[in-house]
Amino acid sequence: MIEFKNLSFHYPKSRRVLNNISLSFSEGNIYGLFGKNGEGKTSLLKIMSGLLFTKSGQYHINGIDGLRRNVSSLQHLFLVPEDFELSGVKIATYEKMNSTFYPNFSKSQFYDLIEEFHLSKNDTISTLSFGQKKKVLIAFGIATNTKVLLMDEPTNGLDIPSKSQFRKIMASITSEDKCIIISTHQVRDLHSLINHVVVLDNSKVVFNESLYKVSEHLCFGKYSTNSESIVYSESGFGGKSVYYRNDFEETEVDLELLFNAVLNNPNQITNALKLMHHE
Ligand SMILES: Nc1ncnc2c1ncn2[C@@H]1O[C@H](COP(=O)(O)OP(=O)(O)OP(=O)(O)O)[C@@H](O)[C@H]1O
Repeated sequence: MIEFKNLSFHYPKSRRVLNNISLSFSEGNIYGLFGKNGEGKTSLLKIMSGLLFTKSGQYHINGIDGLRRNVSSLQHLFLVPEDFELSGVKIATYEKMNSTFYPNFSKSQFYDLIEEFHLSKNDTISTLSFGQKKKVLIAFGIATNTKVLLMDEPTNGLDIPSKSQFRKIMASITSEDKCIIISTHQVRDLHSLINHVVVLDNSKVVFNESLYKVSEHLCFGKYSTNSESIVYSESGFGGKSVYYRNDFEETEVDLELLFNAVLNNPNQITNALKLMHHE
């Protein structure tokens, strides 16, 4: 559905943010896009949504050249940004002004979500809190029913009940023909939602695997007794480790531990999965 080939990007007079990356995202998945601060997650999402431009490399969305920013590709994609300025209009006016760009927009779905988020169509957006404004954008993004939904730190600013509400709503909108990409540091908020992890580090993609494959081959938890099976470990109180799975064990993937393990030695986990795969 989305394909990058040899994509590079840098801001004027700055270091290279993305260096020759090739990556694809397909429908039916919710991707977690992870990386340390400043690794280029927002930049990548902005390139996908046409807000940033690069001449270096290729980007196709459903076979259409995404770098040309044609209506035919942009109408099937929506970005819920991390930072935003929303005009001082009522929610209903915002919906009327913007929904027209998205052919599959569902008005009823939008207002149901607005109600679920305890907002009203008569609320003036500029008078809302940051978290409430974010809810307007999340509701709008979901109601566009675009094939590609990009979200940059969507749970940032949401209160605790709203985070679980967000997870429930997202789980209900996943479908075989939709591709959702979420960039976040709040890995716990996404736990149980995402099924594929992409990690950016040093301007490169250093990890790109489905969580099914990860959980099939690796375990997460307290130290395993057999130290040879440990792939990565964190010491300290309640120390945790990533270790090869034996036939009896099945653990939930600890996204934070996986992320730390990948950053600690980018090739180690990928190689561990490959080794297991070829056995
Ligand atoms: N408008 C800009 N002009 C110049 N450099 C920028 C601009 N925006 C971002 N950068 C730089 O580009 C790099 C990537 O930034 P980006 O916002 O894509 O990272 P990120 O992974 O989303 O970070 P975070 O996790 O902190 O949100 C950073 O080094 C940042 O300083």
